[in-house]
This record gives sequence, C-alpha cells and structure tokens, in this order.
Amino acid sequence: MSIRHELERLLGKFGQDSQILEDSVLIGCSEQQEAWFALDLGLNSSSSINASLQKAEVETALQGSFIKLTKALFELNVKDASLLSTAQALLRWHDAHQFCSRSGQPTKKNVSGSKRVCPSNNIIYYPQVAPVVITLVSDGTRCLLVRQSSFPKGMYSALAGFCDIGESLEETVRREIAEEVGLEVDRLHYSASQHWPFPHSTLMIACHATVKPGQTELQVNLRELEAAAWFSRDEVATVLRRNHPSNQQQSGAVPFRLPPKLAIAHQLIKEWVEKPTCSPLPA
Ligand SMILES: NC(=O)c1ccc[n+]([C@@H]2O[C@H](COP(=O)([O-])OP(=O)(O)OC[C@H]3O[C@@H](n4cnc5c(N)ncnc54)[C@H](O)[C@@H]3O)[C@@H](O)[C@H]2O)c1
Ligand SMILES: [Mg+2]
Repeated sequence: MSIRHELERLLGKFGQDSQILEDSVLIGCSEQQEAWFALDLGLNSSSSINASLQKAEVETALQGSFIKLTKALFELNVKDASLLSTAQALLRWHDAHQFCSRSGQPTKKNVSGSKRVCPSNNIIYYPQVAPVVITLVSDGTRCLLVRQSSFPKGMYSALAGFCDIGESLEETVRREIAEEVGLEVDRLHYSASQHWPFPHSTLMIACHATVKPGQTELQVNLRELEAAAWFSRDEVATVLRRNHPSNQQQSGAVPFRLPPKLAIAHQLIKEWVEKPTCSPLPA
C-alpha cells in the first residue's frame, strides 16, 4: 500500500477528510530523495470537534504520544529537531496567512507550500523569517550573560535582539548591546547561524563581541532584562559540564544554568570557553 493510501486510511479512521492532505507542506527530503511533508491535523485548534478524543485515538493508532514542541525539540537529534522546527514554522506561517492583506480574499497555497497567492490580484506571499542577532560579549577574561523573566528559572543566555528595518547586523549588535546593558562594542566576530522557531520564525545570527578593558560597567535595562552579569571562564565551564536536565532541579535552590545544547547560544558560550582568543575583526 502506498504511503498516501495508508495516510488516507488513517485519516478516515480519525474522521478526517483525506482532502486535508492537500494542506501538506514540503519540509525537505531524505538522502534517497524521498520528499518529506508536514501536515497540521488541527488537533490543537479550539474549533476542532472532540479535539481531546481525536488526540487519544491518534496516539493509540500510531502507538505514540503527543508532547509539547518545545520539549520535543530538545529531545531529538539535531537533524530531526531542524525538520520539526521547519515544519512548525512553515505550518504556522500558512495558518496565519490565509487571507490577502490587500484584497481580504482567501489566499491559495502552492503544492509544495513555499508560497501563497491571492487569486484576485496575484499578490504572492512568501514565508517570512525575522533576523535576530545573538551576541556573546566578552571583556577578554569574562563573558556577559543575561536573563529575561520569561527564561526557565536560573537560566542565563547571550544577549539577543531583533534587527530593525534598515539596520545592518553590525548596527543591530551595537544598538542592542548599548540598549540592554549600556556597553560599547569594540570588536565583532561572526560565529554561526540557526533557524529558531520561537516565538515566531527567526534566523539567529550568532556573534562574539568584545568591549574595551576598563569599559565594563553594566547599566542593565530592566524593561528588557531581569538580570545581566559578568561570568568568569571557570564559572561558565563548570556549568557547561553539568548542564543537563537531570541536574536542573536541586532541593529548592535554583542553580545557574545555560541554554540547552540545541540552542545556538549554547554553542556560542561553548566556543568562548574552549577558544578564548579568536581573532576578532573591527566592528
Ligand atoms: N536560539 C537561541 O540560542 C536563543 C537565545 C536567546 C534568544 N533567542 C531568541 O531570540 C529572539 C529575540 O531575543 P529578544 O527577545 O531578546 O529580542 P529583543 O531584545 O529585540 O526584544 C524583544 C522585543 O522586540 C520587539 N520586536 C521587534 N521586532 C520584532 C519581531 N520581528 N518579532 C517579535 N518581536 C519584535 C518586541 O517588542 C519584543 O518584545 C527571541 O525570540 C528568542 O526566542 C534564541
Ligand atoms: Mg533582547
């Protein structure tokens, strides 16, 4: 039986019209060039009838269980996590762009899901990604870590911020660091990038920055951050070694911890700990 027939059989069993397969979006392909599609069954939608009953039925039929996307992402390998994050971001974009913002008419998805078109005026809508810079600031011996009140308890990360329209990445880094902690960037060095699905699709562009020695006094913007502080290489290296979910809950105390391995912030911090003297470029 083909995969399509198997899917149609399963959808029929769950009381769904097989027509919804047309809503699938292409998210990649295997090494054998088999296409991978993602489909939103709408089980979380409040308009879905008997959503909880359907969920249980699907779990039984597929011998699996639904878990929160945030949790799933951190339990999968990098390749699967990346597929899941693409699927979630693309499906959510389609869900949020059902109508043309000019004509108000319903838009139509193309077969692969790479765009939507308004049939009344041919305006094409492409999935959007918001660029965000994430920077690990160092003064040569210490690195700057910050926390927002929305972070899990005890977690500190590198400083992040959305690019404003018209800005270069370098300008965003300088502005965000000045705005959030009152520091002036001396040198800047690109590290890596990552697609990040939370809260919406962002392209995280990760950099290392240095400030001039002696110009390290923090003016923390408490509207944006809950806390910011300098940490020594030893402190960070110790936490990196024990940064595992099983170490996160200790009797009452909230231990200092870093973002999970999958997050590019983790990679930036690890890079800084392991390779403290990378040759920076002038910003
Ligand atoms: N993958 C990682 O390692 C990692 C680590 C830290 C942060 N992040 C992500 O970086 C993102 C940005 O960090 P931040 O919250 O410090 O940014 P930020 O400092 O720019 O502050 C966020 C605020 O910026 C405004 N904003 C401007 N443009 C926006 C846009 N296009 N979308 C949403 N809000 C916009 C909103 O008012 C929002 O509350 C967050 O979404 C976070 O999930 C990822
Ligand atoms: Mg920020």
